[in-house]
Amino acid sequence: MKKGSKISNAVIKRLPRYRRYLNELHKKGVDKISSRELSDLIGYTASQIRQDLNNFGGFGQQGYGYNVEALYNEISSILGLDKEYKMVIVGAGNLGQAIANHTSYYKAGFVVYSLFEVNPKLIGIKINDIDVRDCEELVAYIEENKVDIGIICTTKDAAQEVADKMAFAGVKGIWNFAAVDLEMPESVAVENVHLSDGLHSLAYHINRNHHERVES
Ligand SMILES: NC(=O)c1ccc[n+]([C@@H]2O[C@H](COP(=O)([O-])OP(=O)(O)OC[C@H]3O[C@@H](n4cnc5c(N)ncnc54)[C@H](O)[C@@H]3O)[C@@H](O)[C@H]2O)c1
Repeated sequence: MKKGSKISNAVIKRLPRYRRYLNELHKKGVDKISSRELSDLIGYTASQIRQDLNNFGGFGQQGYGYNVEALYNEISSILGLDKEYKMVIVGAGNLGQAIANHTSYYKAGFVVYSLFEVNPKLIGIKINDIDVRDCEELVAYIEENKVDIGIICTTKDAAQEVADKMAFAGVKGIWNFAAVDLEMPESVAVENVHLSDGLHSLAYHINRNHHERVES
């Protein structure tokens, strides 16, 4: 990628999908692929793919296509997936525990160092061998361990206060699962997750197919 150039957020959002498909192709021993072949696999148009991947320069060649491994490595590096990230989870209820138990993040370099709670019944237990600590210790723990990412799995009403503590202590990013719009300084990146968004667009597609069948 050219130094200093900024990639749009819409392109960034598509990069993990490109990376996933390129990884599968690499595992199957595929060395090169054209934008048309990628389009058949991924579902974006060939011109969209060419436009997106032009951001990274040098990987697509006329009549050759894309070098699968080089493009995979470049996208990984742009996404910052060639490093390790220290994470903490605040809120060790259903969701916090599910995330702590989900081991594939670890393989990808996202390591959960600790969970934090206010519920005395949960403080002191281990989830997937990771300690659940008292939330009172959150700020000191983040500072001491130079934690990069805070994951918010608390109830909605506690989320902003927890996010403020995380930001004060120096996290670079927050992965927020609570249904609240966090107010954060620009120095802290926030990614909100709403699982129901996927379900709602699924409902749309089910109904659209149904309407199309009825009309035809
Ligand atoms: N984004 C999504 O797609 C999605 C999906 C499911 C749940 N959620 C949300 O995620 C959150 C967690 O869901 P859940 O099912 O795990 O709930 P849960 O009630 O099982 O767990 C929440 C935990 O947060 C703890 N907590 C509350 N305030 C705290 C604080 N200040 N510091 C530390 N811990 C605190 C509680 O003691 C509890 O253990 C909720 O806000 C829920 O609405 C989001």
